[in-house]
Order: sequence, then C-alpha cells, then structure tokens
Amino acid sequence: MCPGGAGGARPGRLTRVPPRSAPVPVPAMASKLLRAVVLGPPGSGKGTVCERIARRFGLQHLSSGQFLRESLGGGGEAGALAQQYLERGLLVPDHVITRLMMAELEKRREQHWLLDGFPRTLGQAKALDGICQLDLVISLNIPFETLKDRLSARWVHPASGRVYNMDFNPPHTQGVDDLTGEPLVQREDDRPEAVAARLRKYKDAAKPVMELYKSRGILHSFSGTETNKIWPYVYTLLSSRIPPVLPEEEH
Ligand SMILES: Nc1nc2c(ncn2[C@@H]2O[C@H](COP(=O)(O)OP(=O)(O)O)[C@@H](O)[C@H]2O)c(=O)[nH]1
Ligand SMILES: Nc1ncnc2c1ncn2[C@@H]1O[C@H](COP(=O)(O)OP(=O)(O)O)[C@@H](O)[C@H]1O
Repeated sequence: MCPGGAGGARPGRLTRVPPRSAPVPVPAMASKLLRAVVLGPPGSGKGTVCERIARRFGLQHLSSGQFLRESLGGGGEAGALAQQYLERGLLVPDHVITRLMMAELEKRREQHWLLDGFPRTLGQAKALDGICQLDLVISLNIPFETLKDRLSARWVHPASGRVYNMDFNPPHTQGVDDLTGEPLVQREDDRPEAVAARLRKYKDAAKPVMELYKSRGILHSFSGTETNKIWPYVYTLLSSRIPPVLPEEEH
C-alpha cells in the first residue's frame, strides 16, 4: 500500500473566496476557510472518509450524490430526467450538477468546504475554479474487485445518506439505521449492471481532473483496500490545514 503517494502534508495554503465587490469586513476565521475535495470511484470510501473528517474536524461535508438524490425528491420533469441518470449509473450532465453545486456553495461561502464527489469532470473542475482556489484534493485509489465487493454489500439510510456495510460497519440492528431506526435500503445504482458502467465512466471522466490537480501540486493520492489503514494519513494531512476537534483514534 502506498498512502500519500502523490505528496505528503504541506504547510497550509489556505485561501478565501474572492470578494465579489468592494471590501467587506471579513471575519478572522474566513481567511482560514478550507477548500477541499475528496475524489474516488464509486465505493472507494469517499463518504466514509468525509464523514470521519467532518466529525474529527468539526465541519460539514457536501456529497454531490446525496445532494442530487435529495434535490430530485421534489419531482418535476427535470428531476425525473436526472433520476434516470442516477439509476443507470451515468453521470448527470455537467450543467445540471454544476448549477446545483454552485448555488449550494454560494450559500456556504463563509463555511469550510469538504466536497465529496464533485468535481468529476474537467468541465466541473473549471466551474469550481471560477469560484475558489482549492487547498487540497484527496484521491482514493481502491482496486476494482474491492469496489465491486463493497458496493454489493452497501446499505444506506436514504434520508441521511448514512452508509453501512455488513462486515465493515454494520448497523447495531440488522436492516435499520442506528440513529432513526428507519429501514436501510440498497441503492438502485449499486446493482451489478449499474456498477460496471459507473466504474468505467468514472475512470474516463476523472483522469483529466486528476491531471489538472496534480499539475497544481494539490493532489494527494491514497491507495489501499482498507479505509482504516488509509485514514491515519488522511487525518495527518488534514491536521496540517485545520485544527482537529477530536483525536484520530476515535472512530
Ligand atoms: N469492507 C470494507 N468496506 C468499506 C471500507 N470502507 C468503506 N466501506 C464500505 O464500502 C461502501 C462504500 O463506501 P462509501 O463511503 O459509501 O464510498 P463512496 O461511494 O466512495 O462514497 C460502504 O458500504 C462502506 O461502509 C473498508 O475499508 N472495508
Ligand atoms: N459530480 C457529479 N457529476 C455528475 N453526476 C454526479 C456527480 N456526483 C454524483 N453524481 C450522480 O450521482 C450518482 C451517485 O453519486 P455518489 O452518491 O457520489 O455515489 P458513488 O460515489 O457511489 O458513485 C452518480 O452515479 C451520478 O449519477
């Protein structure tokens, strides 16, 4: 395993969202706002790692997939169309996801950003460039067979996006969410046919995104088959940018 293959922790290059007009007093914390992204194929553990980062560092993360699923709940023609992409394991068109994410990020401009699953294409990365300068990008490289196994064993609580795996992090009671007691379901796009398409598409779209961030020196790649082994390296990297609120050992 080669955690941290593309570079170790670097001193903070923290940025702020560019002011939109004349100088507005910016609170001291704003200059320390984190702009981070976690990328990786379906099942690579983005959600699991983001959830740990969020808890240890006292921030919220924004999952584009979960955000899409929630946004589509409202129905309508556009929603139904986007729903078809999700169910078939295809990427939602750039203009749809970009519009949604930009609007949401605008609302969060005074908060830390930890994005899970966005950007996934070069077009999305360029749109993100237009509103911020990223501090770091974490890429999770997990073998294909491991991804397939994990996705077939993934159970989710749709309302919150909490994920479980019957071996790795099983719920306290089989089939129900720990916090709400509501039933867990398997995602439509975790069916084997959809998984194969998603993994293929991911690779093609993600390659230029990775190259872009690598060329900027902000890409940190972590490889392995176990999140628990990758996690300490991720924690160390994050700790160099933002003070933890909980120690690393507490899962
Ligand atoms: N067996 C195993 N399962 C894991 C590990 N890390 C995450 N998972 C599970 O793998 C599935 C995919 O993880 P998730 O965080 O949802 O990946 P994402 O699709 O990249 O957001 C979930 O069911 C997780 O509980 C691990 O190290 N081992
Ligand atoms: N950045 C994105 N661009 C386009 N489609 C996206 C994006 N993020 C999520 N989606 C859509 O949501 C689905 C689920 O994404 P996500 O919850 O991140 O799951 P996973 O990481 O397991 O693929 C994707 O297969 C895709 O249809």
